[in-house]
Amino acid sequence: MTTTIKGAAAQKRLTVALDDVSFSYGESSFRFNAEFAAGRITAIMGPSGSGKSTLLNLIAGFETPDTGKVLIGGIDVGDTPPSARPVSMVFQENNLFAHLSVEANVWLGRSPSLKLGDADRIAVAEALARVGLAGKEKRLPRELSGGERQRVALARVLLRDRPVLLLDEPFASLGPALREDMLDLVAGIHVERKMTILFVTHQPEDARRIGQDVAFLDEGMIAATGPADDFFDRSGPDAFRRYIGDQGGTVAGSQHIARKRT
Ligand SMILES: Nc1ncnc2c1ncn2[C@@H]1O[C@H](COP(=O)(O)OP(=O)(O)OP(=O)(O)O)[C@@H](O)[C@H]1O
Repeated sequence: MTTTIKGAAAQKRLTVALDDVSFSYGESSFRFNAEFAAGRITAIMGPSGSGKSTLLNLIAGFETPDTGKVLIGGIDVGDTPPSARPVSMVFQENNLFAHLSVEANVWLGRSPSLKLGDADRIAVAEALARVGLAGKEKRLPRELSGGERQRVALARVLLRDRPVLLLDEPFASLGPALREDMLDLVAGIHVERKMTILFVTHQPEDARRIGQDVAFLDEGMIAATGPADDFFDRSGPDAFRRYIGDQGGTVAGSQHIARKRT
């Protein structure tokens, strides 16, 4: 199989929609109606427990709606298992199999078979080079830093090459400078692949850095959506401003936050 680092499947831009989706965990109930535009980066924000991870898990297929539909590219994926959905997901941690090499962990994005041919090894090496990990193919996850492990997870996303990418606070445990590097890497991959990215974060500066749109969740519902620029000036929804804290002229000092998105 030949692989190109440019990707193919991800060039197909797909909308992600939740059509009157309801779901509950015991007393926590959720109702989601939303459409996330194809090929854009949406920052998913909201208080702890508002349902951000639940929203992503419903889209990925790790949870099943009680009622309503999840549509990806207009197709109801209700009967499609997570592995067959056109989706990749990266979590805050535990994205990698501890007993497998970096190379094998990346290759799992493409195939469950761990038998790699020469062309496969080249594809993995290309993906690792793209995320700044050239030459680390044979390491085990424990021989990497936290940031490097998340880079391996992003290399796997490159090989998986799906048009939708769900990021559940993937860089929350990294320091600010490293977080910026990782966000810039995601933004760079987005420029190349144009995936539809939903990115959960509690950090306004992270949302501001790469988010084109914002969806604000509150008490199990999507309380507001819109362009990030609207959220980060005074015209943003009140509940959102209360959540991130209004520090004067602009929200959360966002005038100081470099907007790195390309
Ligand atoms: N597997 C589960 N079983 C039972 N309740 C759960 C489960 N997962 C989440 N919940 C509950 O559902 C609610 C929403 O959780 P969720 O993880 O989606 O919130 P979140 O907005 O991502 O929060 P955080 O910002 O803290 O990560 C919470 O009250 C949580 O306790």
